[in-house]
Amino acid sequence: MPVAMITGATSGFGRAAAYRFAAAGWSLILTGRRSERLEALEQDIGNKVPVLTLTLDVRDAEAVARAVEELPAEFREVTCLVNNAGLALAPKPAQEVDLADWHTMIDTNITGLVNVTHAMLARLIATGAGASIINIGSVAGSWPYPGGHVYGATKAFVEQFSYNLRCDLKGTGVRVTDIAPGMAETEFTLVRTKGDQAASDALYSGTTPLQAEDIAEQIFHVATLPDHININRLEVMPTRQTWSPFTIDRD
Ligand SMILES: NC(=O)C1=CN([C@@H]2O[C@H](COP(=O)(O)OP(=O)(O)OC[C@H]3O[C@@H](n4cnc5c(N)ncnc54)[C@H](OP(=O)(O)O)[C@@H]3O)[C@@H](O)[C@H]2O)C=CC1
Ligand SMILES: O=CCS(=O)(=O)O
Repeated sequence: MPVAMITGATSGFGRAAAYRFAAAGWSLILTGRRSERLEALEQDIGNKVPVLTLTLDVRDAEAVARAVEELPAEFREVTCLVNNAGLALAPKPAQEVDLADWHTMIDTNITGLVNVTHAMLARLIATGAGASIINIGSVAGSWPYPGGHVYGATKAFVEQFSYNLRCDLKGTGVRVTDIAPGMAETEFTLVRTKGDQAASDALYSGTTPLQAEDIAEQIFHVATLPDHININRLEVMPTRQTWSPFTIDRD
């Protein structure tokens, strides 16, 4: 059975993707920082498909490289890498943000994604035709909005890095896709607001956001397309989310 490696599998899209791939019989390498959640996942899915859990902070390049180097034989031939671990912080104007929050987003969404990709490239190229790297970007990478500052910029990086990877991977059979979701109800806003459950609930109330399973289905779809198809970018919004007009500062 093919192997998928999913970063940020302890919550949201990553967790839902783990269940989606498991339902199709894939072996799974599941990573995240919260070991207790990884253990719970292993208990739940591990009796259905082979599961390897790795407590890993994607920002730690050495730990990431070591974990990939030490993958057990049965998990070494990876067919799909889902670079999903990420976060937004500081939903307020740029001029009010703590610099540490910008650094955390850059370190996680850019450096972390690059760390995992670099460590996994040789493994994916060894798998060859049918392998894929699925990077989770965001609509925030293409569409500016107040309070998006560094978060949106990190997701613009994800988009361009995905395209550039495709150029270099030509001829290897390895596909690269940037999946760019819009508003989805996960722990994302709880993290973004540093634990403000009321703010998170308010954002998702009275509308119909995407659910983690909706994006998991897209991830699985992209990963299981025939070998000769590469979706470059897939932007997915809830039907009830669209864009705002330009705003004008007036006297
Ligand atoms: N929800 C949304 O509206 C949207 C989200 N996205 C993107 O989707 C991805 C998943 O987010 P979502 O599922 O919504 O949010 P969640 O907060 O529910 O999940 C985020 C996951 O990322 C992991 N993670 C965060 N930081 C690190 C780190 N340093 N090292 C390893 N793992 C880490 C978390 O695991 P742990 O804390 O255990 O380490 C968790 O499993 C992110 O990249 C996000 O930017 C994109 C568009 C829309
Ligand atoms: O990436 C997350 C979606 S949004 O909050 O930027 O719309």
